[in-house]
Formats: sequence, C-alpha cells, structure tokens
Amino acid sequence: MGPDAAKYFKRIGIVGAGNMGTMMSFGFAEQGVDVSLWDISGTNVNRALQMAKDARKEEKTVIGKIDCFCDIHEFTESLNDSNPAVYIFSITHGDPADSILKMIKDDLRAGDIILDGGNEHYRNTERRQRELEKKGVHWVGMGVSGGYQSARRGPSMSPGGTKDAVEKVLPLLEKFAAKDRRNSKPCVAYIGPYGAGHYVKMVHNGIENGMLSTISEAWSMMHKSLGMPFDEISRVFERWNSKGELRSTFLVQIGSEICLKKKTPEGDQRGEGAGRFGFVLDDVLDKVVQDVDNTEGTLYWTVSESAFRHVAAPTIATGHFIRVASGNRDQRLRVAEKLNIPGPHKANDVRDKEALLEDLQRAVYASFLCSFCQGLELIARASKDEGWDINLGTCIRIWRAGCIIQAEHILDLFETVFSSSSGQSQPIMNMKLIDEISSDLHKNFQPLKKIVLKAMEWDNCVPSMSASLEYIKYEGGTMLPTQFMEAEMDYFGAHAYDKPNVKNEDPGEPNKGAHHYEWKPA
Ligand SMILES: NC(=O)C1=CN([C@@H]2O[C@H](COP(=O)(O)OP(=O)(O)OC[C@H]3O[C@@H](n4cnc5c(N)ncnc54)[C@H](OP(=O)(O)O)[C@@H]3O)[C@@H](O)[C@H]2O)C=CC1
Ligand SMILES: O=C(CO)[C@H](O)[C@H](O)COP(=O)(O)O
Repeated sequence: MGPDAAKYFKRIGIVGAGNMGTMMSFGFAEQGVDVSLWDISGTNVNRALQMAKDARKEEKTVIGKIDCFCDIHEFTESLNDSNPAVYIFSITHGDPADSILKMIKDDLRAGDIILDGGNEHYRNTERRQRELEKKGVHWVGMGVSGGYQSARRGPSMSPGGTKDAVEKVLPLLEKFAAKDRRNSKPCVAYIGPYGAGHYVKMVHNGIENGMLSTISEAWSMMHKSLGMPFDEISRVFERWNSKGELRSTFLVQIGSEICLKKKTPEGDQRGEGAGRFGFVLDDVLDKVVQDVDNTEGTLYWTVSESAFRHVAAPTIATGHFIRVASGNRDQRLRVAEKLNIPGPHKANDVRDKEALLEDLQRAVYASFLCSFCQGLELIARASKDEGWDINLGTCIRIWRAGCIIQAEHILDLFETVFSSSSGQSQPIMNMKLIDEISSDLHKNFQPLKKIVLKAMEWDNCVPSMSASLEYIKYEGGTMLPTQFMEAEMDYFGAHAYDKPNVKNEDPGEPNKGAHHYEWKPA
C-alpha cells in the first residue's frame, strides 16, 4: 500500500464514528487522505479524536489528517474545496441514515458522491438514489466487509449505483481495499446499478452466517461430544485452515485463535477477559443478540429475499433461526425445563477419532459449499429479476481478502468456473449444475451424512449441517415426498398437479399444474 491515494481525493468525509467509521478514517488517513469525521454523539467524536491523536503518535503510518466535527454543517463545509465531495456513511441503516441525509441534503452539491458503507436494505438504497438524482448527487450503496479490523487495514467492498460515480472513486477505494495475496488485486469492484452493491453485501452476510452456524456446530461436537479441550480444537482448526478444502478460511482461522485465547490477570485494554484461569471463551454465553434490536438486518433480509425469490437457502436460513432462539435465552431455559430433552453428551463409541475428525472436516466443507451455492444462486436470481447484470466472478474476486467469507478453495472452484463461462450468454443460475461443485458435493455427502447421524446420536444441535444435508438431498432428489404434498393440496384446494411421463409436464417448467382430481366433492 502506498500513501498516494490523496492524488485522487485530498479529503473525504466520514459520517459515523462507531467501530467501522473510526477505523475507516484511520485506514484512509494511512493512504494519505485527510478525513473529516462527524458523529451524532459528542462522546463518539471525542473518543475518535483521542484515538486519532494516539494513532498519529504511535502509528507513524497514519499520515493524513483526521479532523473530528460535532457540528454537521461545519463538517460538510470542510469538504467545500473538494469537487466532487466524497462522503462515506457508516451508521445504522434505515431511519438513522435517512435522518442524517436530511440534515446534510441542502449542503450537497451536484456531482457529490455518497458511499453508504453501512449494511443497508437495497430498496432503501434505491429510494435514496432516486431522491438524490434530482440534485445530481450520487448515492452509492457500498457493502463493506471484514469487521473493524479490516475497516482499519483494508476491507472488501461492493459498490453499486451509477457506474460513472463509482468509477470516479474506484482508484481511491482500490488503494484502501484489501489485496488478494496471490496477485495484489484490490478486493473492490463496481458491482452493478441501483441496489446491486448492497444486495451483494447482504448475501455475503447470509453466506457468512451459514458458515458461522456450521463452524459453531463443529466446535460443539468436538467440545461437547468428543470432549476435546479448547486448545486441542484450536489445533484442529489450524490444521483445517492450513491445507485441503478448508484452507485459508477466515472463520476457521479465527476459530483457532478464539480457542487459544486464555484469560490473563489484567485482561484486555478494558479489563475484559481478566482472570487467573481458563479461556476467554468460557465467559461467552450461547446468546446471539446482535440483531434483536433490528439495527442489523442483513441476515433476515437474506432469508426473506430467498423466500421471496424462490431460492432455497436452508443452510443460511437455519443459521438465522438458531440465532433468534439463542438470543432468547430466558425463554429457552424455561422451555427446556418443560421439554426435558437431553442436551449434547459425551460420545463413548468413538473408535477412530482421527477418522471422525476427517469426516467432520469434510462435513464442514460441504456445508460451507452449500452456503455459497445458496448465496450465489440468490444473487444470480436477483440480478436477473432486477436487470443488474452482476458478474458472479466479480463477487468471487472481491471476496478473496478482507472479508469474512474468505475461503480459498471454494473461491478457487468458483473462479475457475466463472472465468471459463464469462463468454456465455446465459448466466449460471444453479451452482449444483457446475461439474466441479456437484462433484465435491457428491464426494462429501457421505461424510456429511455420517456427521449428522452422529450429531443426532449424541444430541448435538446441528441446524446448518443437517439443513445442508437435506438441501443436497432435495435439490438433487428424484423421488421427493412432495408427490404426496401435491395430492393433499389438490384434495383440499384444487391446486392441480402435473403427471409423470407427460410431455411439457414431466419435468416441464415450474408452472401451475394441469390436472385436478375431484377427491371429495364439496
Ligand atoms: N461491525 C461490523 O463488523 C460491520 C458493520 N457494518 C455496518 O457498518 C455500519 C456501522 O457499524 P458499526 O460501526 O459496527 O456500528 P456502531 O454501533 O459502532 O456505530 C453505529 C454508528 O451509527 C450511529 N447512529 C446510530 N443511530 C443513529 C441515529 N439515529 N442518528 C445518527 N447516527 C446514529 C451511532 O451513533 P451512536 O453511537 O450515538 O448511536 C454510531 O456512530 C452499520 O450499518 C453496520 O451494519 C458493516 C460491516 C461490518
Ligand atoms: O457486516 C458484517 C460482517 O460482514 C457485520 O459483522 C455485521 O454486524 C453482521 O451483522 P448481521 O449478520 O447481524 O446483519
């Protein structure tokens, strides 16, 4: 990275001095860009100011100036010399973003570019784009992935909106973005018009969650049934991350680090994790509350979108539902008393632990792959419906570094396919029709089945792995139980069915059925 990004834009404005906004301001300053940073809360501004002072003292690389503002109009004025002015929003989606936009709307000039780096619903993005178009201001929905560490060191970004506007800021974003370590290519690219960029980020988070649920299920099986201590699990994750199909997979790699983190007498900077014995993980409750207040939405938007667009995404969806249940721990504990069912228990029948761990690795891989198939199919479907023309190969390229779903082997697989199919007139809509993908799902189906069976036997909770297993079974099934479902629906609702071996019906298009049988006259 070179500190020469300032030749594109001398100063930019960042709205929101939260985890992401503050770190991005340091990241851009490291590129030599001066940053104006504003936040609604004086406390946030003061904290950012202090951090900026410390960073300039301690990290000599933060060379651009970071100026913090409490007054929003002084903030916008600080960008008066920039033509166009470039803003990055990094705040909570929905009403907060609307209210800030309202506050600065009169200060914006034709040509200005706002990159919304929050996780926003793509329809909100499109609404703001329409609203600002009249003023000649460009609103770009830009997914930013990688959490606050990457926001500081270089995230993966998916900007979408007016192509000209994105191309204007792309050189700056390319400097800031994470780089693919194989070829140093920046993990940012124009994704498509309108809400395409935020859509891709939303699905990225959906895939992320299918993977998160899967890796947590594997951790639970190792810990609770195989009785493996955290440091041993860490070594397993490290091995998985070092070679084979799970190599260089971010969530596996950080899993290894998490399992090693021991408490220390002083804890972290804020004293969290202080203790004489045990692991920091011991202090973490099984309660995901991240989205209870609706300040985060990407996962449930992905689940709603997959239902709305008729794309089966069970690995992702079950990962959402277990989060919902987990967050409601109080209810869970009360229900548990009533249900009185066994929880995960020790396995006494494992004769070959290494073989089982190998199956587990392959099961995790299969489930990760299912999560990717589901997410990419959703993007492909939405792109077709909305006329966005998203290149899936571009999505794979920007997910190579900086983001949460980095997974080298899976991205290699898709990259090979998408680069060889780039000339095809019809985009790939069903990832399981790709030879490389179906072959890997086939190879890992039995290990996945073995692991799900073992999980059932040991009363482990494996929603995403079992959903992946069923997904493979029904997405490639020739004899589904829906034969009976169709008959029942025709019985009570005259919903009509298609017949076997009839032209245009079997297999036929997914159109409404052609036949109704009068099972019972009304
Ligand atoms: N954390 C992560 O890993 C990632 C987060 N994102 C997205 O980036 C954005 C920022 O996230 P993050 O920095 O983690 O979150 P934080 O909670 O740290 O920051 C959110 C910011 O939004 C501000 N905000 C909230 N409500 C309002 C409001 N009504 N009016 C004005 N400002 C408001 C907050 O101010 P205040 O503190 O005063 O409420 C704060 O500055 C979000 O859209 C998030 O989804 C994207 C990628 C990764
Ligand atoms: O965007 C992210 C990573 O990519 C953030 O971690 C975000 O907080 C995820 O939130 P959710 O899945 O609840 O929407």
